[in-house]
Amino acid sequence: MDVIAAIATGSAATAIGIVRVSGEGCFALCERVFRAANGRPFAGQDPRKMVFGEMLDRDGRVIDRGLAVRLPGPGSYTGEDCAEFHCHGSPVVLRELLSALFAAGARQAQAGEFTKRAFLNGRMDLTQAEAVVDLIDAETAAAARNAAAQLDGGLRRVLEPVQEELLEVTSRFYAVVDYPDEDIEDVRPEEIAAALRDAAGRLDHLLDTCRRGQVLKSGVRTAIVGRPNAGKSSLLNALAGYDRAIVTDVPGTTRDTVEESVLCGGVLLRLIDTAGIRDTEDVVEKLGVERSRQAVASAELVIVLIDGTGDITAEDREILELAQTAPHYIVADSKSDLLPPGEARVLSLPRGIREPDAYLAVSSVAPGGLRLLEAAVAKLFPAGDPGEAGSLLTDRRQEDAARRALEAVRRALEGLEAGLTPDAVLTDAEEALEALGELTGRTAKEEIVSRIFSRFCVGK
Ligand SMILES: Nc1nc2c(c(=O)[nH]1)N(C=O)[C@@H](CNc1ccc(C(=O)N[C@@H](CCC(=O)O)C(=O)O)cc1)CN2
Ligand SMILES: Nc1nc2c(ncn2[C@@H]2O[C@H](COP(=O)(O)OP(=O)(O)OP(=O)(O)O)[C@@H](O)[C@H]2O)c(=O)[nH]1
Ligand SMILES: [Mg+2]
Repeated sequence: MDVIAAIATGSAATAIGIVRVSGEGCFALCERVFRAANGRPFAGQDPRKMVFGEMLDRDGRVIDRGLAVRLPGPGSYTGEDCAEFHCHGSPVVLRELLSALFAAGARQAQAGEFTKRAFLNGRMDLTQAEAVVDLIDAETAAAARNAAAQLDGGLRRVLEPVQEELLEVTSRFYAVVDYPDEDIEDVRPEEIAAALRDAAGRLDHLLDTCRRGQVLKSGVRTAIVGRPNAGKSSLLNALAGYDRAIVTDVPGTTRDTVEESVLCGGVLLRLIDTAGIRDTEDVVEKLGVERSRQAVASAELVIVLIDGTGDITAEDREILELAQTAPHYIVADSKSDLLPPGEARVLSLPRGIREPDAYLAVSSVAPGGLRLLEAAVAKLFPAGDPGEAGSLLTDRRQEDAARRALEAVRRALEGLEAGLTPDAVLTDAEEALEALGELTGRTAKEEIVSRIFSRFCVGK
């Protein structure tokens, strides 16, 4: 493939910046932009060993002194011949070096193209390539750990046995259907059914991880709602650890929604602080209240704050009615530091309203005032077994493909049990393989064919 080049590091001035190159013949290009201090040509540098030298611009003038490394394929990231230049991290220097590489015959790499080549060259499957993006975008240490384990093949290792079983099933059926005259061992329905059942079980187990995977990667969309002055913005600030939103003792301070991602009980919450909900004639506040309602409609978790220093009012009850429409809701009495300890309020819910997932007290100012909330959130979105890292489904595309695979396996199984002909069962098993292929990028067709022929006698 042609030679691609790109700045691999950020766009701001940094201590060190890296330009990377990949593709057949890239060492000859590097020769034109780098003069090693050891006097050896680039192609003659030791593999994977940093060498000091001068970086040259397109007119051969020195623009930096730094380190370069030659990374011969196939044992490189992309599987091709690669090289890296570690310069001083000035955006100008990096761009000059890049354009020198373009002048020497490289072209700008597209987004993700290095990793795409790694995939195309069989260095990783699609689940691993996606893990690279997840790792770079990870917002929490737990999400990074999961992505790192997926990059190490965690998800691939879960899917491989399922693919193996389905390949075995389909190739057997094919052999029998397409080559009836060959002396091939017959399809044994009980064996096939056992394999399909096992595949279904594994996929089922995998699909159980979707919710945890999505919480881990994308977090939980959470709206904080309540009457004006209940302490919503204070709670957002306390969870964020800095003064994100304006707090005053004037009811109606927050007019628009304010968003911030926070860690609460080890769970990434995408918090939306909202305008206090009340009947108002103020035009701006009215619009804000409308947005609060929208935030509830789009939230997975709603935290209803009730001012702990006052009684529960009719307005609070209306807000509870709204909140219970969300998949999860927690009710919290605020400002618990202002109350005498020990006297827990009993929440009397309006008729017909679902029990909240938790009812507790919070203080946004007292040390440890959020402990109960953190515990409730952690319980609502359990982290799962640490050994599970890397083998969770973390996005909708993956989930959708795994679900289609499972449905097809189930259909195959039903067909088999109903005594359908092999070719009917085959269609479903192949569909399952295809769906798994979308997940891993492994195309089944060729593998099926080679397996069919491996059943033939040697010399045939
Ligand atoms: N400077 C630099 N840092 C980087 C990368 C890079 O390309 N350059 N990476 C990329 O974005 C990531 C690391 N990924 C890599 C994965 C495999 C190989 C590699 O050469 N693998 C060989 C040899 C492994 C070994 O010695 O055991 C192989 O698997 O055959 C290199 C980088 C993160 N850090
Ligand atoms: N002592 C104490 N005061 C609090 C606590 N939480 C909020 N307050 C006070 O209550 C008042 C209102 O707090 P905000 O966080 O602005 O309330 P809000 O719900 O965002 O109000 P609106 O934006 O007007 O809807 C402020 O004076 C806060 O300092 C708390 O946990 N303890
Ligand atoms: Mg507010």
